[in-house]
Parts: sequence; structure tokens; C-alpha cells
Amino acid sequence: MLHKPLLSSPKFDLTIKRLCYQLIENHNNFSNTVIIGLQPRGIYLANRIKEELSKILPKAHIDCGDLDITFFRDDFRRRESPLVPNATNINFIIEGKKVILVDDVLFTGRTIRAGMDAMLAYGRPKKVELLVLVDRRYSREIPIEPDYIGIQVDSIASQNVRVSWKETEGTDKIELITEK
Ligand SMILES: O=c1cc[nH]c(=O)[nH]1
Repeated sequence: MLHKPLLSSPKFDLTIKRLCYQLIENHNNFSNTVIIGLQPRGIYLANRIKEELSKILPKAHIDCGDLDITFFRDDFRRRESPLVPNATNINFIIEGKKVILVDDVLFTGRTIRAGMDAMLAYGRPKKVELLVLVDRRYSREIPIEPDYIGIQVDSIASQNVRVSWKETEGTDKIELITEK
């Protein structure tokens, strides 16, 4: 396997900070906005964004939750083995709020579609935006596009983009992985 580095510290941190300032431009002090990270790996980005926003806006109360999409995937009935859901933690109201959905990698768009379906069980937001760390552009299978993008990557379907986090893998980095 070939691992091509796409982003690592200190640019990784700068990218997250830039995304936070872009969010602040549109959402001020987050009084009408909530952040929802998609399980399993969007939650690390959502938590990092919340942590960074709290440093920039120490007086703001920022709601941030985790959303499981397992049973909203369009292929969940096609599996050989049973799917094991992840946790959903949404301890706030999304009705009438602006929701920022957060995921690490945007590829076909199907995960985000499932996330929007799963989210609607919690209420009807006023507006939904999408923030991703990596946009694998020209790879969409459904018409979903991000509002906030960390980096854009040109890739082919057989490649994989992997985001590693300090919290779980010991280092922050993004790699493009190609099977030899
Ligand atoms: O390349 C991809 C596509 C979706 N999700 C990932 O983590 N990587």
C-alpha cells in the first residue's frame, strides 16, 4: 500500500482554525446553531471544532452532539453480518436551529444523506450546512456538496482517504492510500 501524506501538523491545526473562523463569520456566537458530528469518525472533527471555537469564543455556549446513521444507510439491508450501531448523543433541541453537520471525509455523499435522514428524527432545523475536513471532489453519487471544506482531494474510487487523530491514532494527519 502506498500512503501519500496530504496534510499533517502544523497545517492540520491551521486548517481546523480556519474552518472555525469561517463558522464564526456565519454563526456569530452560536446561540442559534448546533454542531452534529456523524458517527463513527466525524465526531473527532466535531469535538475538535467545538474545542477550538470555545477557545476563540470563551463566553459562548456551543452545543455539539454525535449522530449514528447505521440504520439510515441505503445499503444497511444488503449486509451479510448484522450492523452494530454507534452511540447517538444529542442532548439539545435542533428544532428551528441552524445545524452544522460534520464529517471527516466527503466521498459519494451517501453518508451525509443518511445523516440528514437520521437527524430529522430529532426535529426540523431552520437550516442545515455541511462541514468536512476532506472533500473527495468529483466522486459524488448524489447531489450533496459541502459548505465548509478543509482540503479538496482528487482521487479515484479504489483509493482511500484516511484521517488520523491524536486522540485515537496518536497523531493528526490525512493520507491518500493506494493499494499496490
Ligand atoms: O476515502 C474515504 C471515503 C469515505 N470515508 C473515508 O474515511 N475515506
